[in-house]
Amino acid sequence: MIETTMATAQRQFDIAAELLALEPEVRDMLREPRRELIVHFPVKLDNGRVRTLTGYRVHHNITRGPALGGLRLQSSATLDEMQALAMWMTWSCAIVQIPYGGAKGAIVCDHRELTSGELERIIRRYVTEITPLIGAERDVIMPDLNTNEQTMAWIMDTYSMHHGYTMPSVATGKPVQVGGSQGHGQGTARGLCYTVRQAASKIGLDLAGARVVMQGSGSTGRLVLQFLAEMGCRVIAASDDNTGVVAETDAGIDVNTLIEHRVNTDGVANLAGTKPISHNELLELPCDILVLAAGQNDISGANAGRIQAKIVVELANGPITPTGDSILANKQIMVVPDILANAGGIVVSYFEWVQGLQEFFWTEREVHGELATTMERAFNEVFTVAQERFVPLRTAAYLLAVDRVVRAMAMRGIYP
Ligand SMILES: NC(=O)c1ccc[n+]([C@@H]2O[C@H](COP(=O)([O-])OP(=O)(O)OC[C@H]3O[C@@H](n4cnc5c(N)ncnc54)[C@H](O)[C@@H]3O)[C@@H](O)[C@H]2O)c1
Repeated sequence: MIETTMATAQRQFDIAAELLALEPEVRDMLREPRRELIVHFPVKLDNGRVRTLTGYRVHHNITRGPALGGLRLQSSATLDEMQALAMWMTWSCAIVQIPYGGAKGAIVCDHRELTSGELERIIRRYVTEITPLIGAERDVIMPDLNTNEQTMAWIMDTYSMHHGYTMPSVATGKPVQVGGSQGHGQGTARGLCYTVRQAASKIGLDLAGARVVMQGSGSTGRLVLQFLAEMGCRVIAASDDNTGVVAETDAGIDVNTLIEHRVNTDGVANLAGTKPISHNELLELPCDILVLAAGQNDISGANAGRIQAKIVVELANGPITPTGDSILANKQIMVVPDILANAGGIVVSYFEWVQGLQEFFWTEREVHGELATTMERAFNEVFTVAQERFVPLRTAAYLLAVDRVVRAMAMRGIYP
C-alpha cells in the first residue's frame, strides 16, 4: 500500500516524539492539523460560463505565532497533501526560530488553462472564501507552486478591500512596490548556501574550489549555483529533467554560461566544454557538495551506497528515502535536510511581515545579513543537537523543532 503524504509526515513526527519521550496526549495534538477549511466556490470564466473550484487552507499549529504557508495552484492538490505540507511548515518555522506556526493552501486547478483575468478572479474569490482564517496576526500567505508576486499582490489587495484599508502583512512575497521585501526572490537559494557554508566549515571543507554537482537547474537551483560560485565553489556537473552534463576538465563549468545556456535552450544538453551523463551517473559522481534540486525519492536504497559527495543538501522536499538516509548516515555523509536547507524563503517572508507591520523597510544588504545570521544560527543549533544525541542532522532538526513547539504548548497551557 502506498503511504499518503500525511502518513509520511506523521511517521517522521512519531520518530521525533519517541526520541523526545512525548506524552501520548501531546503526540495526539501534534499529529493532526489544528484546523482545515475546504471551500467550493464559483468563478465566472471569460466565455461567460461559471466554473466551481475547490480550495483548501490548513493550519497545522499556531502555538508559536500566526500560521505561515504557501498557496499553490495544482490540479492534483489534495487535503492530505496540504495537511502534511502544513505540518512541515510548523517544523521549518520552529527550526529557524521565527514566531510562526505552519499552514498550507491550494486551489485545485491547472493554471495553464486559465487566462490572467480568470486567474485573478479565482484568487480574489478564494481569498474571500478563506477570509475567516487569514490575516497578518492569524495566517500569512506566501508564494508556492504556480503562484508568484502578482498573486500575492491580488491577495493583499482583496483582503485590504474587505477591511477598507491597506493591510500588507496578510501576504508575503509581494512586489516591492506594495510592501514586498528586498531580496525575497533569493531567500531560499541564499539561505541554502549559508547552510552549506556552515556544513563545510564543520567538516573542514574549504569552499574555494569545492566541487559541486547540481541535480536539477530550475529557477531556485540556478540561483544556488550562482551563490555557490560566488563563495568560490566549482560546479562540475548539472542536470535537467532530460539529461545531465559533466565538465570535461577540472576547471569545471562557468556558471554564467551554464545559466544562459539553460535558459536559452531550455536545458543543459550540448553545453560547450561538457559531455553528457545520465541522471544516475550524475548523482554518483565524486564531488564535495551534491545539491538535490529536482524531485522526490531520487536517492534511495538502490543508489545511496554509491553516493560519493561529502555533503548532500536538499533544496527539493523529500529527495532522499528513509533507507537512502540510513545508508548515507552509515557512510558518514552529512545530509543538510530540506526542512532546514530550504527554510530561507520562510525567513525572508518573516522579514517582509515584520517590515510591513512596522512600515519600515530594510535594504537588500540588511535582508541578506539577517538571513545569513538566522540560517547560520539554525544550522549550528541543529548541528549541536546532532552531536549531543549522536543522530543525523535530519533527526536533530526534527528533535529541535518538535521540542520547541511542545515547550511553547506547555507554557501556554490548554484553554480554558
Ligand atoms: N520548500 C521550499 O521552500 C522550496 C523553495 C524552492 C524550491 N523548492 C523545491 O526545490 C526544487 C527545485 O526548485 P526550483 O525552484 O529550482 O524548481 P523548478 O521547478 O524551477 O525546477 C526544477 C528543475 O528540476 C529539473 N528536473 C526535473 N526532474 C529532474 C530529474 N529527474 N533530474 C534532474 N533534473 C530534473 C527540471 O528540469 C527543472 O530544471 C523543487 O522541487 C522545488 O519544489 C522548495
